[in-house]
Amino acid sequence: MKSPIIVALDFPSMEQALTMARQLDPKQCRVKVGKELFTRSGPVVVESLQRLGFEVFLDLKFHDIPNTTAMAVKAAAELGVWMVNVHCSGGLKMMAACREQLEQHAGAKPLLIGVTVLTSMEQQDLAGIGLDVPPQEQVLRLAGLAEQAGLDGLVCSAQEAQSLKQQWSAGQLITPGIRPAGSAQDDQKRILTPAQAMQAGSDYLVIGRPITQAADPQHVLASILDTL
Ligand SMILES: O=c1ccn([C@@H]2O[C@H](COP(=O)(O)O)[C@@H](O)[C@H]2O)c(=O)[nH]1
Repeated sequence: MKSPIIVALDFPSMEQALTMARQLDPKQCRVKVGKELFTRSGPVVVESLQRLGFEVFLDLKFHDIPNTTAMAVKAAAELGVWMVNVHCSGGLKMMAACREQLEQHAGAKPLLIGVTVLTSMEQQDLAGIGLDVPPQEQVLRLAGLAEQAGLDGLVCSAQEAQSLKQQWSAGQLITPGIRPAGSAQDDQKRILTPAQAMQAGSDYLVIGRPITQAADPQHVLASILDTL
């Protein structure tokens, strides 16, 4: 079975990202390219990581009108990424347009994933943007839209994994906000340990700083895998 761990390569340059990737075993993880790294390095960083043997999750969280978002997803598919994501709060029509666009893609289709409520947010943050509901309620609502639009799964907190699996058993759950016991919480709010997250029903664990800021990232990666 392939590793469920996706290492977030949040670095300000391609050189730093590739230096980190070369310390990791592509048989033990996939990697994630997010906004900082992609904005600085562009598609070449994705291609370089693929050449090192990694499957890449392009985590740009597209959120725009349906046509613009669908064209961005098309561009991601043409890059050969393994997974791409859009914000569920862009709405049903936006997500459906992305699904439709990918269906027309001739090559391998990336998994199309919807971002629900960011793991850095708690109830008071939602209230601040006019959503007076607990995060779990909003996540379940957005999950319903994502399923209707034909998405492959969700980015959510592992704290919501159990109820999401009851509502949408086929949806793949990609969970950031993962913190091994004793590691710094940083700006994450809705967290679980790797083992707790897998028990709750996560399919993939997104882990950044606990691995990438460690003195021996490959050792931390292997130790986390041992706990699963
Ligand atoms: O809800 C979300 C969606 C995406 N992320 C991303 O995951 C990683 C987490 O990194 P850590 O260093 O392990 O906190 C990061 O790239 C985020 O952009 C998220 O945390 N929460």
